[in-house]
Amino acid sequence: MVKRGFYIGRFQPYHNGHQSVLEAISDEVDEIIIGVGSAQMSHFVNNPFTAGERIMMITRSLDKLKCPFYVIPIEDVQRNALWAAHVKSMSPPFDVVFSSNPLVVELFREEGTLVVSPEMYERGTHSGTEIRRRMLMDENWQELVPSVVVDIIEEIGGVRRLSQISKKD
Ligand SMILES: Nc1ncnc2c1ncn2[C@@H]1O[C@H](COP(=O)(O)OP(=O)(O)OP(=O)(O)O)[C@@H](O)[C@H]1O
Ligand SMILES: NC(=O)c1ccc[n+]([C@@H]2O[C@H](COP(=O)(O)O)[C@@H](O)[C@H]2O)c1
Repeated sequence: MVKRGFYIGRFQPYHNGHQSVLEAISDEVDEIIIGVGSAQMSHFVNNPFTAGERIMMITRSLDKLKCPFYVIPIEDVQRNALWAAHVKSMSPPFDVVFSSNPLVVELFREEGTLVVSPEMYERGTHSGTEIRRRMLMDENWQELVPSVVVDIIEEIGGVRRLSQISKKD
C-alpha cells in the first residue's frame, strides 16, 4: 500500500521552512500531497500571490524531492466543521496530515485522520509574515526562500505588487 501524506499551507510565499519540513516528510511517506490553502486569495497584503504562482514556487522548489508529489489548490469554506471533509473531497487519498496549525490539527483529528506536527525550522525568521515584512522594508528576504522562488517573485513583479497594495489612502 502506498502511504500518502498531506501538507497544507498558504505559502505566501513558499520558504525554506516549508522546504525543510517537506524534505523530512519525504523520508516518512511514499507520496506527498501539498494543499495550497486559501487558494481564492491573492493581491492582499497578507496573501499577495495567486494559487497558480504559489503552485509554481512549490513545484520548481521540489524538483529534487525524493518522492512523488502533487500540488492542489484548496479554497476556504465558510464552515470550519466541514473543512476537513472539503479537503478530502478535493485531494488524492491520504493516510496522515502534517501540520502545526492548531485549527488544522483539531479539524482533522475530529474527522478521524492521523495528524503529525513537524518541528519548526528557524521559525524566528522563516515565516511568511517576516518575509513579506522584509519585502516591504527592502531588507534581505531572498535568503529565506529557495532561489527559484526569488526568480518567480522577480518574474511576476511580486515585491512591486506587494508594495503597491500595501499603500493606504
Ligand atoms: N519555519 C517553519 N518551519 C516549519 N514549519 C513551518 C515554518 N513556517 C511555517 N511552517 C508550517 O508550514 C505550514 C504552512 O504555513 P504557512 O504557509 O501559513 O507559512 P507561515 O510562514 O506560517 O505563513 P504566515 O506567516 O504568512 O502565516 C503550517 O503548518 C506552518 O506551521
Ligand atoms: N474553514 C476553512 O476554510 C479553513 C479551516 C482551516 C484551515 N483552512 C486553511 O488551511 C490553510 C492552513 O494553512 P496555514 O497553516 O498556513 O495557516 C489556510 O489556507 C487556511 O485558510 C481553512
